[in-house]
Amino acid sequence: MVLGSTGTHVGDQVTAAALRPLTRAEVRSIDEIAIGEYGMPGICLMENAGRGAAEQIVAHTPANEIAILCGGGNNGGDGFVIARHLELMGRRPHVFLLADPGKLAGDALTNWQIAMAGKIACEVVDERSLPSLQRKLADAACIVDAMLGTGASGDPRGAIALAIQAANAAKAFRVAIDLPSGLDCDTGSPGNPCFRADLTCTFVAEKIGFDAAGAREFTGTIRVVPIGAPADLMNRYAASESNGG
Ligand SMILES: NC(=O)C1=CN([C@@H]2O[C@H](COP(=O)(O)OP(=O)(O)OC[C@H]3O[C@@H](n4cnc5c(N)ncnc54)[C@H](O)[C@@H]3O)[C@@H](O)[C@H]2O)[C@@H](O)CC1
Ligand SMILES: [K+]
Repeated sequence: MVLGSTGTHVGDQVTAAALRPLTRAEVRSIDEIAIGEYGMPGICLMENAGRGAAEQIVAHTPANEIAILCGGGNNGGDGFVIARHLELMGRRPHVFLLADPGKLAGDALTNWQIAMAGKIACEVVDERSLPSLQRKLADAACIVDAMLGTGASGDPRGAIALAIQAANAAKAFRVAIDLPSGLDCDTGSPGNPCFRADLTCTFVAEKIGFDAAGAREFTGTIRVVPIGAPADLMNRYAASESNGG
């Protein structure tokens, strides 16, 4: 049964297009079930997520130079995949890692290592290089927020908070990956600070908080990007009511 469709979906997964907005817990459990029950390697999900988001970025902006702000979790891992695909699509991505590369793990670490081996322009931002990042973002044509996704808690902290402020002050076309960093995806409440996107490429389904009053000021246009989870799994959610998070 189709419970909700905004007409903003992409991809050829019929059931993904029919999915109602999901809570943070639901969308995270789809990732976990795809990996645990269906045997999909998490890195396949990340590859689909990153490539789909790169396709959306290219469809929405002609910008050539694209700054990709990456955090230390899997949202950052998506950012490394996006950079690789943007380069293949003829754009010039530049990754700024706002975390200690020594603390990357799992699929994010693998994709960071692939980016390094592939000589994608990447730099690690620390306190000393933050002013230089702020200057570079002021000149960027497109800024991608792959800092915080569904694993974030509380207001953005440290270098990520400063990068969000610098990105919001820039004239660039801004793209959020999965959700704008700082936005609570269940309530739609913006944290302090909160990335202000022109486009949000969100994975699997819209997040329930995107419908809250004022949330669209931070998400901008929303595009749902499938991550390749089996239709059988998606159907279980399409036919169920929200579990309330
Ligand atoms: N296999 C999967 O589970 C998939 C996950 N995907 C991506 O992974 C994301 C979730 O990844 P994670 O669970 O690793 O979590 P996130 O990457 O959303 O956040 C965790 C990272 O942020 C830091 N952090 C948390 N709260 C913070 C705050 N308030 N200020 C500053 N830093 C903070 C943590 O120390 C950690 O480094 C999704 O939103 C999606 O983008 C996609 O790649 C699709 C597949
Ligand atoms: K994000």
